Amino acid sequence: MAENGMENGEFSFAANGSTNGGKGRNGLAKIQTHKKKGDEICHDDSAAPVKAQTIDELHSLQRKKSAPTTPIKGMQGGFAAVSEEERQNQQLQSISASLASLTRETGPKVVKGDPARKTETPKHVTHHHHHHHYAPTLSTSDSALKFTHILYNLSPGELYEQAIKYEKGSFITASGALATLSGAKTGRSPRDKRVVKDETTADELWWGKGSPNIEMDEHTFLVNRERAVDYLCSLDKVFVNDQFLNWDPNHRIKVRIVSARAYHSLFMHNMCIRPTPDELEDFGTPDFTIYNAGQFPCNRYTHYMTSSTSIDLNLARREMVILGTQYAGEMKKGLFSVMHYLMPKRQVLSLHSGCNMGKNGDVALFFGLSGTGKTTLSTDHNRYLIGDDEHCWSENGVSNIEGGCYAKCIDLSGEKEPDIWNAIKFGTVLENVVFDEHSRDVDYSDKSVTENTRAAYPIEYIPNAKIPCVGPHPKNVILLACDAFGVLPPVSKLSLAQTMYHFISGYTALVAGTEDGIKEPQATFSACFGAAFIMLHPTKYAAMLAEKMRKHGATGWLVNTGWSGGSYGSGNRIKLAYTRKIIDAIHSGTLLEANYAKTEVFGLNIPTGIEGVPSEILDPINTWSDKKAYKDALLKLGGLFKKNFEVFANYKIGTDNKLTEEILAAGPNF
Ligand SMILES: Nc1ncnc2c1ncn2[C@@H]1O[C@H](COP(=O)(O)OP(=O)(O)O)[C@@H](O)[C@H]1O
Ligand SMILES: C=C(OP(=O)(O)O)C(=O)O
Ligand SMILES: [Ca+2]
Ligand SMILES: [Mn+2]
Repeated sequence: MAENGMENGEFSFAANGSTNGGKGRNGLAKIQTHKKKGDEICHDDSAAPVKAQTIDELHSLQRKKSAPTTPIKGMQGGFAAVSEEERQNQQLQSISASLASLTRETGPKVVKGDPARKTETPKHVTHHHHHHHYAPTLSTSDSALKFTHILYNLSPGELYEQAIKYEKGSFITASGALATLSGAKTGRSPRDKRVVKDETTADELWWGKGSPNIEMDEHTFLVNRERAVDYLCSLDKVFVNDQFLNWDPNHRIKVRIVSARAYHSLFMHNMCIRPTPDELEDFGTPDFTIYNAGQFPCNRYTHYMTSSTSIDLNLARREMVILGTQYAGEMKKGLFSVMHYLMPKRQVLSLHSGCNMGKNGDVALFFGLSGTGKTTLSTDHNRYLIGDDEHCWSENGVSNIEGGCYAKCIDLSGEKEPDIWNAIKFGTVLENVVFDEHSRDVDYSDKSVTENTRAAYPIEYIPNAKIPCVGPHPKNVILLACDAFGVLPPVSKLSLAQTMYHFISGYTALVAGTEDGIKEPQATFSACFGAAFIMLHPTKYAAMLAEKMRKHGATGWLVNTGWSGGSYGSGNRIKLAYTRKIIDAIHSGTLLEANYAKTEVFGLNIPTGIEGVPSEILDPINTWSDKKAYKDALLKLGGLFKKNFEVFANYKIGTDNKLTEEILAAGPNF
């Protein structure tokens, strides 16, 4: 760790992109697109672009003038190779290629700027720089005459104006956030996710029972892609965001998000890493592109479709298509799936976890399914926030994948969660909340639209965010479970084998709303605390985690942020203030030194006392008035764990069978 100097929370990775010979300027090896010989279908921004000579001719009648939305760097030093106009043209060509039909000879032409901003037609631009080396061909199909205005990397202010002018349900709240509605879907639709199964992915990915990867073929993907692109091209404008994922400069990827709503563009502006003007200028071809045509349904008669919603991932093409859902979380978690594929290939572990760092550089990871407390507990006024949801653990330490946070807002209060409360200001997207018509004060207790109300804000809206969002190797690995049975202890210290057992199990009681269709909490097992997003078999991630935890001496903890004093319905959720005290004791190291007792059935080591927490709640049996009911619930949950783990019993984890056997023995015993 010597080269990763760390003073006063100023930890950063050294960028050594130069060691990645041949992997492109951002160090990422291109994903192989298995292009078949003689295949007419080609999508490569670096290939023959749209016929630029005809663009200006075609557009001279309709092109609307607008101020540049991206600060343009002028000629500098002796290196400036392209003029501003040329650079803008190249950018438009790249986007044009993204939006091109794959089956017609020409795609739509794109023009920069808001079509509604009707100003004089700019004077005809003559081509002084004959930098196009291809021969212009005549475009004859109708689609060649189509054009779409591109609203490229707009600022929050511009996106506010777009949303308020054109999208019903967009309002400015009293604190300055942009309130939006996500439409019929207010949570993710994991059953509508499809992944293209081709020769490569058939071998590489996790398929079958328990896997989130429901297959589709390449052709069906292209049918949906065409539908999405045609929809987007039928609009008079689309939003394009060019941004980054992963704060580790060696493993950063470039993403392009094409969407129809200002809401989606602002959401991704907040959630992905925002490029500087210089970085944007050199952006080039994205590594991955999302086509979000969420307002438009998929065709239910298309093969593999089981509803009018479809979220389709094609790793070979480096593309994702979204049809039939406007829930913005699909984009962020869709890209997370992509990272779960790309990163392990480079020996980097991708994690569905929050992450923060103490003043002394001690890093903690917070794993857990939706609603278990990753965002709430990683946002801690006494610690540096590295990120709330998606991270990578590489040889250098941890890095956030994202540039923003996505907090649940239900019952949010300024007293209990001041940092999140204060982050809900100008620039923040507030999804599906209810507010006073006149005062615009948000009622965070109102579930009329959904229980899954959300706020998406840039990470720097949290005052003690750690920028750049990277840190040293974790010291504590905290597994969060929201146990609706009320039988898991508020905190247990785990052995490495127990950590792996609970990591692979990924237990929680799913809190209503985040996944579409879930209304009541129910016990759920989701491998690696994120089965909806992992692409490889869970044991691959588990082996990597075990190896890293062992190598760096991290301690595992299981924290129940769910029920105490009875199951859901009779007990109550453990007070956030108590959970925070528990987490404080983990961070400070005092809990590591505490006295422990072992529980029956799960064999968990529970501390006998923690400062600021009533001792009697530490062993859940004390909080239940009906001891028989407690034992029944405990055995019931233990049984569910056992049943869930059966499928993993046959898998080898790591290089030998030793770890596998230890892990199997670390589960409930009765
Ligand atoms: N004891 C507790 N620990 C953590 N969160 C709690 C607790 N009690 C209630 N909550 C609430 O549960 C929710 C946790 O959600 P969140 O932090 O967004 O989870 P995640 O980021 O893992 O999806 C928040 O609304 C939080 O206020
Ligand atoms: C965005 C999500 O993340 P989380 O609920 O884990 O914060 C989600 O699951 O839709
Ligand atoms: Ca592309
Ligand atoms: Mn979260």
